[in-house]
Formats: sequence, C-alpha cells, structure tokens
Amino acid sequence: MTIETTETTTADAAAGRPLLDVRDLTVTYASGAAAVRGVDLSVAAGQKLGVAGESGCGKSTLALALLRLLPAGTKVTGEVLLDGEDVLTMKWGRVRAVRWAGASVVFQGAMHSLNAVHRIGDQIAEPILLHKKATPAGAKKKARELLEHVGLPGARADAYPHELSGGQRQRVMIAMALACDPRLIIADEPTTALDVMIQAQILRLIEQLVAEQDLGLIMISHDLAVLSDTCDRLAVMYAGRVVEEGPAQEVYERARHPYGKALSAAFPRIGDLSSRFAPRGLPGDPPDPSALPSGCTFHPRCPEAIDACTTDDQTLRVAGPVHRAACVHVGVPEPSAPGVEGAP
Ligand SMILES: Nc1ncnc2c1ncn2[C@@H]1O[C@H](COP(=O)(O)OP(=O)(O)OP(=O)(O)O)[C@@H](O)[C@H]1O
Repeated sequence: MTIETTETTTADAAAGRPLLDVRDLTVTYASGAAAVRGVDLSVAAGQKLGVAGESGCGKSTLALALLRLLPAGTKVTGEVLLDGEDVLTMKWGRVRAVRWAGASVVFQGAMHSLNAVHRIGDQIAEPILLHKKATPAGAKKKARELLEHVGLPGARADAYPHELSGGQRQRVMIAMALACDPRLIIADEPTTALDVMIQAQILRLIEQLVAEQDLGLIMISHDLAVLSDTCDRLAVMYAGRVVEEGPAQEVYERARHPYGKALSAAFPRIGDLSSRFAPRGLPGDPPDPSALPSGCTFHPRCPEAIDACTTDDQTLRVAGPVHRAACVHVGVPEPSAPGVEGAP
C-alpha cells in the first residue's frame, strides 16, 4: 500500500514518479529487533508527510534507514527510491552525496547535534565546502545567507551553540539541513524540546521553506496534533508497521484504526478547550520488537479486539477514498493486496 502523492515536480511528473518512494522497507537490528516491517510510503515534491507513533514504534529507525545511517550489522531490505535511485543499493560515495544534496535530516535536540566547540557558521559551511565545491569565502557567505533565511541575523554565524537559545539552535539545524539544496527534508521530532510558542514558529518556518523551495518533507513526531496541523498526509506507525494512513486532518479527527484513535485521543485538539484538559492515555506499552504478538500486534492493548485479531495479517484496508487502516473492523482489504481475497 502506497501513500498517494498529490503533487509532483515537472521532472518527476515526466518520469511519473514521486520524489521518495519507499517499498516494503524492513529493518532488523543485530539484536533481532524487527523495528520496521514492510513499510511502503511515498512523498512528492511540495508534499508534507507526517509519521506518527509513540516511543519505540520505529519512527527514528525508519528515518535513519532512508539515508543508511543505521549501525553496522543492521539488516535492511526493500527499496528506498530517491528520485528513482535506490539508496539501499547505491555505492557509499553516492550515498554520501545524496545525504546532503538529495535528502537531509533535522534531528531532535540541536544541542546534541551541533558541535559545541565550533562556530555555527563554520558548521553550516562544512557540508557546502564538501559537497558544493565552494571556496571557503563562498561557503561562509552562503552560511550567513542561510541563517538569515531561517530568521537569524547573519552575524550569528560567529556564535557558538551555547550562545543561542533552543529555538535559535533548531533554526541553525534547519539552515544546515538546507545547506546543499536538498529536495527532501526528514525532520525527526524537530520541535520536541521547545516550548509551545517557539515550536509553532519552527513549524511555520519549516512549512514556509517547504512551500518556497518545493521540498518534500517527512516529519516524525509522537504528537498527532502537531503533525495534523503541519502535514498534508499522516502515516501512523505501530510496532514497526504503518497501521493507518490518509489525509492528515481526516486521520487525526476520524482515525479508523483503534491505535490511530487512541493516539489521536491522547493529544488535545488545537483550539479545542473541551478536549484540551481531558487527553486520554493508552494503557500498556508497545511490544518488544524481538518478540511481537501474533496477528495484529496491537491486539493485546486494543479495546476492540476480537478473536480474528490474533491471526490478522495487518493488511491495510480501505477506510475512505484515500484513507487506509490495518484493522479487521475496517472496510475491505485492498484488492491488490496479496492473500486477501474473501477476507472480511
Ligand atoms: N541500535 C539499536 N539496536 C537495537 N535495537 C534498537 C536500536 N535502536 C532502536 N532499537 C529498537 O527499535 C525499536 C524502534 O526504535 P525507534 O527509536 O526507531 O523508535 P521511535 O518510534 O523513533 O521511538 P522514539 O520516539 O523514542 O525515538 C525500539 O524497540 C528500540 O528499542
């Protein structure tokens, strides 16, 4: 099951392909933890895909797998087609080029990602020197321009990370991610450590940059409310699988998978004071990815579980025109899905 794209660049449209096309991605750590299992998704230029799920459901592993940033010994199968090229099989030299110029990552916690002993201008200039073959003066100039582009004075290039606030550091991370003009940005919990006001500013900045530069965006968060406010589409992950996907507002407001419903109820509605004070938690924890339950991996925690859930294959089923959910209670299986004929 692929998350449909709505927009493509001229080149992509001509080639009939999205910017990023992930097919059947499976990641198993050396420990045996099956952290990502059979994930399909796609992102077009100008499209913002949110990936939601509680801690441990495989979101960061998915992000790291897209750019082959996982530890040695991790088994990764499937395809990660970036502009039609499979990142998983390309040579390392090409992977290094793709990491900044094709797609770049904004990680959570900028203080840990920035080098404390180097000026931020030099840190932004580094990938430009490396990948753009710029002169040191040219790279420095571009670093200042990038800082201004993300709303910081160019003169802050001379500052060290500890001289900036958390929000300013996150802006630096975004400037750095943009340094080599990537086409796709992967933002892993980009606002988690920030207060609500600064979080909103950073989200608006990301939205503005995506629109201006026609970038593709994958934004990862546990917070469905934030994702639904920022993204066009949402994919909800549980125990390494996408269990629900569709238009962002629809998934947030009318989730069909019991896990999607629980995640949605766990966060207050933006602008809705009635639910603001009554978010509902979900009892229990996600399963250990080394010892997953049979059938639907959510069934041990699911308030709607029936006997069939212990053997269900978690096929995504039609929950709306462009909305899918992997639950036996939802609609009919995708006609193209293997082994689903005659399923409920
Ligand atoms: N290097 C690793 N070796 C073995 N298992 C790992 C490794 N990194 C993550 N895992 C396991 O893989 C599963 C998915 O972890 P991951 O960090 O991708 O989840 P997540 O949804 O991003 O969580 P969080 O929001 O807390 O970062 C977890 O069970 C985790 O313990």
